[in-house]
Amino acid sequence: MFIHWFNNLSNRSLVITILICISLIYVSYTFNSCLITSLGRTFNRNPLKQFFISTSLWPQTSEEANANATTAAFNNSTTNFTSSYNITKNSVQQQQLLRDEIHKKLSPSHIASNGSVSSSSSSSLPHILDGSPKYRLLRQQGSRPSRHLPDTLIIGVKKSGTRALLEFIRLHPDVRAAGCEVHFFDRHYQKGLHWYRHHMPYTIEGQITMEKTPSYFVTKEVPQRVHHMNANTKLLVVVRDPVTRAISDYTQAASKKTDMKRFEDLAFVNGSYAVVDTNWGPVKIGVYARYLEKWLHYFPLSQLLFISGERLIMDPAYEIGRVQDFLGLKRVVTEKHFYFNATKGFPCLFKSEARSTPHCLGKTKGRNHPHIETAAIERLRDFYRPFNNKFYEMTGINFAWP
Ligand SMILES: Nc1ncnc2c1ncn2[C@@H]1O[C@H](COP(=O)(O)OS(=O)(=O)O)[C@@H](OP(=O)(O)O)[C@H]1O
Repeated sequence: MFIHWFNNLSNRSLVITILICISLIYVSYTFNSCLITSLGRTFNRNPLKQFFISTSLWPQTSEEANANATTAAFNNSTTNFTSSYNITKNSVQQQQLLRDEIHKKLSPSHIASNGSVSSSSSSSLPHILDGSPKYRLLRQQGSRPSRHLPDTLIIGVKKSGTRALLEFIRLHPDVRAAGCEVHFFDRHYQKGLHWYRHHMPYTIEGQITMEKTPSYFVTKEVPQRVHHMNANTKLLVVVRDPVTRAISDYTQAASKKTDMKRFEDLAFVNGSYAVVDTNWGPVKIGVYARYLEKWLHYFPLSQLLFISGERLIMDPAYEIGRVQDFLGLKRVVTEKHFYFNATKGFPCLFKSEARSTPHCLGKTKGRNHPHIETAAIERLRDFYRPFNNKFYEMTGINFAWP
């Protein structure tokens, strides 16, 4: 009797374990690198949470309360706006109007001159931009938002300002981007384009789909794969002085590992500054000309736009202006969207898709770098100089790195 019960129990445990494993495999296949973000979003859209919120049983932060109130207001205004709209007009016009409406929500005109955001502009933008409410009426009229493979990729370069570029350009109402790095062309290529498309955001006609994965620039198979997906893909490349970039790369790695060797010990062979270790990732990635050659086998230079990482910090509006021109977009994102945060030492946003209050990029962007010996820096500068010159020649841009 006991043995029978025990066998049943262990069979049940086995079945449960198998079920958990299958679920985990499914979840990791579906979400992979976007797992955390997706789970967060799923939780936020959880009907149970919505139920608790609507019945005031869920403890809301004041920000959430504000956001929900404004979402409701926005949904109402969208309803009014759309219902008063002549539905016999074609759907392209309707979509343009909807985009204009979203743009109004994101435009900094709601920002007071002291930089504070008026309560009427406080909105749950991710909810508006991602969820079904925004699209409900369009859908009723037979115009369905759908996921598309990206038209534009931010392919790199790692630690050059790729996150800043993505967050800045996605302020544009005609740009929709995957929130996290999808790594399709380097890590998940075998999963196929259907899998990739599933990781893209919903768009309506006229919106650009964008994705950023900085490792694409240096992964040798990627240019051909992107070309195979779509030979017209537009490519954005943020570049930064390769020496500072290497230090930034090292700083990130050191922040995850307690017993990391000094930068100087890793960047050179045999402890002297005579020979640069070109096999060390942070050094190798900075030889931009070498990687660019591979991309130019598949794409004409006119399909690539190079953005200066340094200028993106000093004058973000200028660089974003260039990006909007390159993508054929109206210049909607301007200096009015940015303010300089002296404590952080970087440009920050008055509001964005994710947050309606002034904010900077996260703590992992704009870290303090460790002190590196001047002789090591000088040696690296000498090492990179010919490669930088080649890169200037290839791109037709002098980035003036020291
Ligand atoms: N506005 C703003 N705020 C904060 N940080 C900014 C900004 N603009 C550019 N940067 C620079 O971006 C560097 C990180 O680059 P990436 O976003 O490409 O890094 S990553 O490859 O995605 O990990 C990051 O590098 P570190 O300073 O070394 O942290 C910044 O110098």
